[in-house]
Order: sequence, then C-alpha cells, then structure tokens
Amino acid sequence: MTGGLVPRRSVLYMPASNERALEKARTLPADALILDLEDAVAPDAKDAARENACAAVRSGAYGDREVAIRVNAVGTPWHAADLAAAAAAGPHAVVVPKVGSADQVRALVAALEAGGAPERTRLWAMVETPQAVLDVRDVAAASPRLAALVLGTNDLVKELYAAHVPGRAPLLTALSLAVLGARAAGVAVLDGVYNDVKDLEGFEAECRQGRDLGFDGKTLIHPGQVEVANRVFAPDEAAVDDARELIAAFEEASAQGRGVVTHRGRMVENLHVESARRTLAMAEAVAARG
Ligand SMILES: CC(C)(COP(=O)(O)OP(=O)(O)OC[C@H]1O[C@@H](n2cnc3c(N)ncnc32)[C@H](O)[C@@H]1OP(=O)(O)O)[C@@H](O)C(=O)NCCC(=O)NCCSC(=O)C[C@H](O)C(=O)O
Ligand SMILES: [Mg+2]
Repeated sequence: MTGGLVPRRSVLYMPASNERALEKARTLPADALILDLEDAVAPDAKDAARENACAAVRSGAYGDREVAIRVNAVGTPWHAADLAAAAAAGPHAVVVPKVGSADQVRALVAALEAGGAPERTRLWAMVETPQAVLDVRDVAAASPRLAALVLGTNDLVKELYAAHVPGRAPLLTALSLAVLGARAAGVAVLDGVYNDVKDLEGFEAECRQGRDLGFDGKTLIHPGQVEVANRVFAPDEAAVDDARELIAAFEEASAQGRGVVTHRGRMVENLHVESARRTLAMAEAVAARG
C-alpha cells in the first residue's frame, strides 16, 4: 500500500522538437517527463514539436510514468493550438507556464474540458512571475483539476532582477510561499531546474535544499541529473529504519496508555507517527516504481 502517493522526485523536461531526446527518455528512470513546447523550442519548430509531443503521449511508450506536455503561455500565438492538441492527446498533465491568477487557472481548465481532455489530464501551473508568487494560495486552490505547482526559477530570477547564486537566497521567500500555497491547497509542488548540467555537486546541494523546504521533487533538464534527484528525494534506508522504529516505539507506548514517548532521545507524538507513516508509504511507492 503506497497511500496513493505518486513519486515525483525527478521530472525531466525535454524539447518536444528533439526526437532523439524523446526516444532516449523511454529508457530513463525519471519519475515523470515534461515534453516542452515553450522555451526549449524555436518558433519555426513549434508545429512539429506539438505533433511530436502528442504522438509521444499517444504512443504509450513511457510506461506508467506521468507524461506531461508544457504548452506555450496564454497570449502567445501558439497557446490555443497547443492547448487544444494537448487536450485531445490526453497526457497526465498539461503544464502551463507563466500562470498569472486563479481566474486564469479556471479559464484554462474550462478550455481543457471544452477540448475534450480526459479525466486523467490534470493542470500543472507554473509559478514563475512575481504576481503568481503573491497569489499562489489562490492559484493553487483554483480548481480540483490543478494537481501541481511547478516553479520556474529562471523566469523568476529574470522578473525579480535577481541573481542565480548558490543557496538561492534571493528566491527563498518565493520558494517557501509556493510550498505553503501548495500544501494549503493539497497539491504537489516541484522545484525549479538547475542550469549547470555538469555541476552535479551544486545540483545535489540544491536538491537537498528543495527537499528540506518541502518540495516533492525537482524539475530537471538533463538525464545526468535523474539519479541524484531520485536519491535525494526518496527516503533512504536510515530514514526508513528510523520511521519503523519510531512507529513501533509509539505503538508500544500507546498500548500502555501513553500519548508521548522518546525515541532515540527525541520526543515522539502522534504527529511524528503520521510523518513516519508517510515516509514508509513514499519508500514503498518508490520501490514499486522499480
Ligand atoms: C541542456 C541541453 C541543451 C544539453 O544538451 P547536450 O549538450 O546535447 O547534452 P548531452 O550531449 O550531454 O546529451 C547526452 C545525451 O542525453 C540526451 N539528452 C540530453 N538532454 C536530454 C533531455 N532533457 N531529455 C532526454 N534526453 C536528453 C541527448 O540526446 C544525448 O543522447 P545520446 O544521443 O543517446 O547520447 C539538453 O540537455 C536539453 O535540451 N535539455 C532540456 C532543455 C529544456 O527542455 N528546457 C526547457 C525547460 S527548463 C525551463 O524552461 C524552466 C522554467 O521555465 C524556468 O523559467 O526556470
Ligand atoms: Mg520559465
């Protein structure tokens, strides 16, 4: 039993115009894929990319992993055609960049439904503008079809006139607000990408930071980042052992009528048991992925 948890430790973007990348993704152990029609695709290649993405979704060649299509933003010349094609192809999610408000989320959901999107097709809204960060709670709660927030940290840095620095101090408020908004609405939240595909040490540090802030996983841009994200965002053996022992210690104490106990020197109450059960459920969901 995995408690219905869906691992989204590693969510790999690829340009839908890059047929080699679409092919290679079939064999990569990423938890989910985002076939991009937006920033990674040149204007001349948009139509072909849209066809490739929809064909890839329909092919069923990516196993039981979530496959999403990222459409171009509202207001661009490609948005309407992207959304209509994606709705008809029926991916697990349609990722919409630069979402600006809860009203826009509702309009996007209405357009997906009008386009005949199947029930399984969720909306993932990108949080990558100052307005979206400031309205994140309303955006996250705008529709039951909205299943995840996805941080766009490149656009955020650009919009804030900020800088990409180790430790991401300029982004911490936005990152935490996004996690708060997602948790308040009960939706998933994915951290932004790490641009230096050769710097795995810096990437791992950023994965750890994202995990500790509360993100479910990280969006990625290169196959070389998948293993690290999968490892960092999964409970390790020590965490699983600790969770099992904590639950056992609490159950033993409960049987004796106590509501609080110490385990490895730390106070344990029922809320810690709930966290430990979530750790075990996530470990099971990851193991089930194979
Ligand atoms: C970043 C890249 C342009 C690097 O490309 P390249 O130098 O060609 O990589 P490699 O030679 O190291 O590739 C090795 C093999 O891996 C395949 N590959 C590379 N990237 C991917 C991928 N993303 N998915 C699947 N497969 C991939 C290559 O084909 C090689 O295969 P083989 O022939 O078998 O050796 C490139 O990695 C890339 O294009 N990455 C994705 C870029 C992207 O999608 N960007 C848009 C999303 S990020 C964004 O917009 C975030 C957000 O909006 C924000 O604001 O922050
Ligand atoms: Mg962006």
